[in-house]
Amino acid sequence: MSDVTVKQLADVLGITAEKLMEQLSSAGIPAKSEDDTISNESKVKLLEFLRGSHGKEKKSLSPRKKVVLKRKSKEVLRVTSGSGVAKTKNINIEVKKKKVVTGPSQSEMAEIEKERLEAQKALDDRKAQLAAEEQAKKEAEDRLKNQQIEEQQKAEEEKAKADAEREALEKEQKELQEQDEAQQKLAEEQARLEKLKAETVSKEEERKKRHEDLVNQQVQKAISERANRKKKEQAQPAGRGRGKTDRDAGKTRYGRKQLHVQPGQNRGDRRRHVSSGSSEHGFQKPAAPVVKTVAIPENITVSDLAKELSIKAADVIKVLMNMGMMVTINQPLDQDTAILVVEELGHKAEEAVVQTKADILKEESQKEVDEENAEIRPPVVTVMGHVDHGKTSLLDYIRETKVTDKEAGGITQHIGAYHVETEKGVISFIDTPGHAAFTAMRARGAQVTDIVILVVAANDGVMPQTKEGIEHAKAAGVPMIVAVNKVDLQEANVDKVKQDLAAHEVVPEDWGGDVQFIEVSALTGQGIDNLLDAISLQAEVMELKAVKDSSASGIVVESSLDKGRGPVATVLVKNGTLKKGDMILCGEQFGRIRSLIDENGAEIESAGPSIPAVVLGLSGVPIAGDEFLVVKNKKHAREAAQEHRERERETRLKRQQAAKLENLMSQMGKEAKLNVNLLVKADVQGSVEALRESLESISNDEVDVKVISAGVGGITNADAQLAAASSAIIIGFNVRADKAAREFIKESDLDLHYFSIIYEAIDQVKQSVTGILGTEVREEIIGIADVKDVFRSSKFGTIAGCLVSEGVVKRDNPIRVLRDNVVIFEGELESLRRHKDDVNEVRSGTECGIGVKQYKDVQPGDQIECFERIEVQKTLD
Ligand SMILES: Nc1nc2c(ncn2[C@@H]2O[C@H](COP(=O)(O)OP(=O)(O)OP(=O)(O)O)[C@@H](O)[C@H]2O)c(=O)[nH]1
Repeated sequence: MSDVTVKQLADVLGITAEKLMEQLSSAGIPAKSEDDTISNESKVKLLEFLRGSHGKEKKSLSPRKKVVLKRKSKEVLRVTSGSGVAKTKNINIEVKKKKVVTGPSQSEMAEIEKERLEAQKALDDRKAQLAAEEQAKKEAEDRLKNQQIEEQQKAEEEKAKADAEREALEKEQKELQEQDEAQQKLAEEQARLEKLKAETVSKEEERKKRHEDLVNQQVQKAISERANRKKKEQAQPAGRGRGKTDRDAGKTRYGRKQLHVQPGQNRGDRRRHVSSGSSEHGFQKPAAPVVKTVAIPENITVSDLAKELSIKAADVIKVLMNMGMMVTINQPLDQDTAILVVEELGHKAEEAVVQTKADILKEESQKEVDEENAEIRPPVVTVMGHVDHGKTSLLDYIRETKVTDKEAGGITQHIGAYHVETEKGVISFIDTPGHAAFTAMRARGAQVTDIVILVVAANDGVMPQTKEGIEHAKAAGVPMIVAVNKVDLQEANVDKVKQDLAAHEVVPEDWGGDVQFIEVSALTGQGIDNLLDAISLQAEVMELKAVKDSSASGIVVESSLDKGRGPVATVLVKNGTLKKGDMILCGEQFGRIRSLIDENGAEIESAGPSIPAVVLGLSGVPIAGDEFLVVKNKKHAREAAQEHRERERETRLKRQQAAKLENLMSQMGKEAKLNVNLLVKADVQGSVEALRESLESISNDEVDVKVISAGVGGITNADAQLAAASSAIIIGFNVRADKAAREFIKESDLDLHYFSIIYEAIDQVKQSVTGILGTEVREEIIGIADVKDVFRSSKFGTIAGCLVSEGVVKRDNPIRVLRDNVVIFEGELESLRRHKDDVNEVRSGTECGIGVKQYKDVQPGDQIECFERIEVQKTLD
């Protein structure tokens, strides 16, 4: 066994090092510190001592096993002899020393060995323990290290995140700054435009005044000329026949006055002197080209169009050729092309209102209606509001408690509408709450609702769909009544609802507004009667009337295909009385009413104005929002239904196209003022307001830009539906359309634009609107030639010998012939010559010969004005 330190031995023995040192010193083994080494002998000695001290039999360790140690030493002893002669002798002495050492006995040795082995084992265990501790320590260190690394990484990531956030914030601030700058730029631009506008207005006024002065001068001149002429006529000898006098005065044999031609100078009188030198002529008014207004049907042939315009078909063909179209005289032109041709020829075109077969039938049935007999009819009410605010509960409560005529045990049916009878009169409710049904009908041009009930939960206040409801009602121009619902709840806060709604321009009557706010609970029924009273009151104010005793017309509210009953349609009668057995035309469908059913499932014989009823017997399922009409003749109904089917498809496409920003251009000219509806959604309220203000300020005399709805958040399906119903363009500012909205937009082919910079959004709308304004043609006089003499030649016809007094006269430009500053002819040049050469232009101060196309009556003293037509883009200022 190797030597161990005091500490190690103490650990093996399981005692403290101090205790062991005490024992060692008691055993006489020197040990000063824990690190002193203890030899094997010392351990044995300690063992013996301990045994002794613990009263065990002292086993002597010596002599136990005798070990004899012998050491031999040799010495030489020198001895001197005594006989006269010295004689020395060396004697070798060998000294043998013997030492006996005793060792432990066999058993003791075995015991010692055993103890040694135990100690060794304990030591090994201790070593293993130490190694394990060391390993654990190492692992702990590793863990700590990893933890530190992780923390460091985390800190770095957080730093990177913070950096990114800071950058994003900076970017946002920069964008905001840019927006501010853009707004400022816009404001400056608007101020500049305002200034320009003011200047233009004053210039225009000045121009008008000048023009008026000129006209006055001309009128004065004409008056004095007429007076002179009269004087002359009176001075002429009497005796001439009246007819002769008329002829001389330039009248035709039919008594009409020949335009712009002086007596004796019409073509028939060519024999007479050509250059009388007199400036007198027979017109009193400027002869401007006659502008006709022509109604263009969907299709028109070239020859018919020419007839409408009273011109030759060849002239129409020529215009079309200039437009790049080669057509024949009998070729039909579509409406748009025909309108272009008409405008190109300087006339005005209108789309002819096409009467459909259904229109004719409607007109016929309306002829029978005597408006004088109109009676008060019940109001039709639609309920709108945010999700879970209690629309369905309200409708259910009213239906379950108020629907009368319920047969015993009868079950009210959901047929899309129902009516209730109150003390103040009947009210009809559209039983499909929400915006979808409302907008679907509006999109089809059917306005069935008279009053909108806006349900707002008193514990929740104004929510996104509440705002939508307001917008829908406003866009449709339908009055609203606010039902503040859930007032039974403790947390109900009616004032907050009022405040919120007032902020959206829905101001309660008790706050000086015009909207009735009724507190209700669809759960307990509290206030429901008040609500019904409010509806009746509103209806009374609106004076809703209809003629009861006439054939019925109305709207389809809901429709479906029933396995057993076939097509089922819930209709709401608007006018007249619908009867069982009536033949009705309903959009693309028609049929005789086989059965008429009310909301209680009971068969009825008839339904009057504002009363809903289920109709069975139609040829197919009509669309909600379709108008229905009672017709007398089945054949007519079938034909009208067929025509409707074809037209419906076209109309749908047209309406979708019309709402596109790029297509707005084509709407121009068809309406007195173009309406551009926009639906704006943005990421923050600030942008919403900025966009709304800036976009609406684009409006001018010709274009009305209206933001029909604006709000914060993504573009929803409801937004898209509202846009479709109002033909609005959707503007998304830093927001996107959700999936349902995207699908609807795609399906309905709506116009959607995304922007992230306000200025760009404004700019694009502005550009489109400016584009819509189109161009205007301005005329510029480029030269004036004074007619000095007139020659007639068989080869060249009538040639005016002229001196160009101003500018330049060009061969290919249009001209006007002026006599005493009055236009007497507008046309083209036939020829322009200098001496004997044909030339393209003649400048001021130069003489030339001018032949005017199709006009032979040019006279000396006339002026030939050469002008240019320039197309100028109209701008918003
Ligand atoms: N306390 C209380 N709860 C009501 C009242 N009206 C409706 N509720 C509850 O409000 C929840 C929503 O009501 P609905 O009628 O389904 O609301 P909604 O507006 O039709 O909801 P959607 O159909 O999802 O648009 C239901 O749990 C009703 O029981 C009311 O006046 N008072």
